[in-house]
Amino acid sequence: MSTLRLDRVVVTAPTVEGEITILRETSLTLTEQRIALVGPNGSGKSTLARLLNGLVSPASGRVTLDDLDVATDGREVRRRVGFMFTDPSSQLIMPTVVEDVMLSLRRTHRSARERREAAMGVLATYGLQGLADRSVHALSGGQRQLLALAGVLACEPEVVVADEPTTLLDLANARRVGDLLMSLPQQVVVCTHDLDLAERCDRALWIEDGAVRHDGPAAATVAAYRASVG
Ligand SMILES: Nc1ncnc2c1ncn2[C@@H]1O[C@H](COP(=O)(O)OP(=O)(O)OP(=O)(O)O)[C@@H](O)[C@H]1O
Repeated sequence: MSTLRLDRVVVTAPTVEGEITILRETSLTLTEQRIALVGPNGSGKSTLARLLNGLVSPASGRVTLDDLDVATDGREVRRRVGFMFTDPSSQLIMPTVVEDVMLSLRRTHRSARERREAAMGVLATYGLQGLADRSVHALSGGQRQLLALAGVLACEPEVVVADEPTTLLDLANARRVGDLLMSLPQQVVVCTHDLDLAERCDRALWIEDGAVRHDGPAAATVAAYRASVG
């Protein structure tokens, strides 16, 4: 597994009332295969997740992936760390399903024919081949989320960061996407309000008020978080 490290990272944001701190000074070393970030709305989970591939930059401190610094090696880090957004519409760009996966493969497969073949292979892997020529707008929420994940996985990242990947899905599709994430050979960091999904991880961090409040084996962190909610 890769080593994701936050070294005394602080994140701030400008607001009309002045600068606010959205992640207090945090140091972490993440080496486990499956890591969950749990905590209430607005606690800082997405901010922490976004730091991992440079979608958010720290005001101070350093974020690294193995020997790469996210601030200076952003391009390489983004190649290795795939990011899946809560709302798949924000990452599905092309008109049809297969074209969307082909877009993900533009850097690794030069010819259109190779790209199409590889994209069909990716779709088959995730049981989406029957939808290849369907408009991305005609997919169900679950199909769209799976397609977004397939697009991320097509680039063969070492790490997948998923920000509330099951929030918009019904029970069956949430389970399908959750099962897929938990079966990936990659390292997975997932922000989630789905505590059953969090419990399936190796480690969980409970984030509250811009800080890590509890960090440990997923079962222990989730139990502590559940107890706090009552
Ligand atoms: N660019 C920004 N400018 C101002 N405030 C921000 C910015 N980004 C995040 N915040 C604030 O920082 C806090 C943490 O946001 P973040 O999205 O990380 O929380 P979260 O734990 O992922 O929440 P949720 O569970 O609702 O998705 C929130 O109060 C949010 O409003």
